[in-house]
Amino acid sequence: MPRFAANLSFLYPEVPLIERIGKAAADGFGAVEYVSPYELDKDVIADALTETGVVQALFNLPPGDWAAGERGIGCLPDRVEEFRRGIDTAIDYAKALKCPTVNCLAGLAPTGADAAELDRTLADNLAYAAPRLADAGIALVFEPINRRDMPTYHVSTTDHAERIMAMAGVDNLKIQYDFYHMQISQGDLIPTFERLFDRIGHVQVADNPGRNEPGTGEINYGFIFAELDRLGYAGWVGCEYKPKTTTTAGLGWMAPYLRRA
Ligand SMILES: O=C(O)C(O)C(=O)CO
Ligand SMILES: [Mg+2]
Repeated sequence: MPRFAANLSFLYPEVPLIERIGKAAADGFGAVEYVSPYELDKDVIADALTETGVVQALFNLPPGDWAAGERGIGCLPDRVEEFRRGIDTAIDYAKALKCPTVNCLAGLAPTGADAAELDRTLADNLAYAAPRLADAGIALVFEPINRRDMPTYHVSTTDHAERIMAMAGVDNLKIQYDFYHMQISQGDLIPTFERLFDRIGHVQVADNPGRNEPGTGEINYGFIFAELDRLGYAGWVGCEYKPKTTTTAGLGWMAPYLRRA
């Protein structure tokens, strides 16, 4: 049975991030995830998790200046020192929040950048991060993101992610498989998921077009959730979608899974 985590960077946008944790718990989510916890005091988040009884499933490594449009710094050659400092920060937060997995955003390719140098930087950064996170008991994933939403995002396909993993050559490095991005970037959702099953460390969902709730678009999530069960996916399924109306009103798609849980 899929276990759903509320992605609080997308869900419950009407209240501040810290209050979204209680809303997710009230709606039946067992876990939460979000882009970045670093703007909040980690002890305040930890208290909210304890009070509401949900667990932290995932957050990203420090992603650079999000408000200024940055979407990660993993591939940026002039940001390696910052990336490495960010690993310590992420470990600090992950320990406080008992978060089992962190996601590395590769970032947007600068105009005119040498793609091979960006690959090398990303692979080196992941090779630096993976063992340090492993020592702290934290799994590392990185996520291909479609280039319709983020036109210059450096890694947009699983083929590219596999090449980066081969270059990094480390354990404790897996792919975050976001079905929405994968539908736009390459399709063939379940055959690819099945082929890469042992190399996938986290899953996220939204429908296409629109990036709204499962069931609002072309992706057959009933089939996908059944396949996750058949294949034995035991991790969290991050609900990273834009609610069509309100989050709570749009949760009908999840009801059958809650009832049978
Ligand atoms: O799919 C996404 O957008 C993400 O999972 C994310 O963390 C950053 O944009
Ligand atoms: Mg995602």
